[in-house]
Amino acid sequence: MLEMRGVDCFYGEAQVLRSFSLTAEKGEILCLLGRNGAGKTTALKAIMGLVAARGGSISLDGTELSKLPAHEVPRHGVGYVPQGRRLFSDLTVMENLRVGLMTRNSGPEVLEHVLALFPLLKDRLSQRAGTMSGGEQQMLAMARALCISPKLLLLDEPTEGLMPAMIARIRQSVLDLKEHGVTTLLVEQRVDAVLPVADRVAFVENGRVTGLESAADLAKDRALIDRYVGI
Ligand SMILES: Nc1ncnc2c1ncn2[C@@H]1O[C@H](COP(=O)(O)OP(=O)(O)OP(=O)(O)O)[C@@H](O)[C@H]1O
Repeated sequence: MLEMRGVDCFYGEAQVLRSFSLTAEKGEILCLLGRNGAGKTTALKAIMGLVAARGGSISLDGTELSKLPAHEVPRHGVGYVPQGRRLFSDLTVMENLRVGLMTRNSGPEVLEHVLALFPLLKDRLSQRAGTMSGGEQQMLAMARALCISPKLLLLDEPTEGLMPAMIARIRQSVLDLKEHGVTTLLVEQRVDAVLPVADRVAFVENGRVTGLESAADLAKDRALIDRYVGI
């Protein structure tokens, strides 16, 4: 279980997360929705230790993540697909995947499973990541995160710029992971992209969670969405 309690984050003097609190259960798909600049990406970065939490706590299955150096966080089973992918562009597809595999000493069966999900990558193992198309790089970023056998997966707009078939594949892989007890935190811009997969939606406004609703309730009552963010 992921628990964020009263997390404060700053960029310089500017406070971006204000007592940000959120709980995601094991196997839950929790979506963060909110306007541009609300603090969704920063919340994911805070979990990864890429932005320091000045106050509050962030724990995963009882381990306090906010006290760890950033490079330790993935070793505790947190996979991250940042917005804009951030691959090692000079490394090959296989080398990028190996970074993920080595993080938690994942066995060959993990690689096999990931390549079965994204078969296109199988034919590209020796291609340099930086030479792949945007959509292919997004697939690779997702595959690399899965190679660490995550307990918690953080996805920042993972379907941005992808064609519908790839969006469907990413959705399906998130649902498959749920079956295996993986918790997913999903940042998306469009509510329609998340309602089919999310269990709950957290509305983020001005650096804090201002509402939490089940996706089923939101799908039934669109006015509820407008009440929060008008998106
Ligand atoms: N490195 C940084 N330095 C200074 N300010 C930053 C930095 N990164 C983000 N911010 C600011 O922090 C606020 C929250 O940004 P964040 O990226 O978390 O928002 P977001 O909800 O993910 O937005 P979007 O939907 O546009 O991606 C914004 O006002 C942004 O300008």
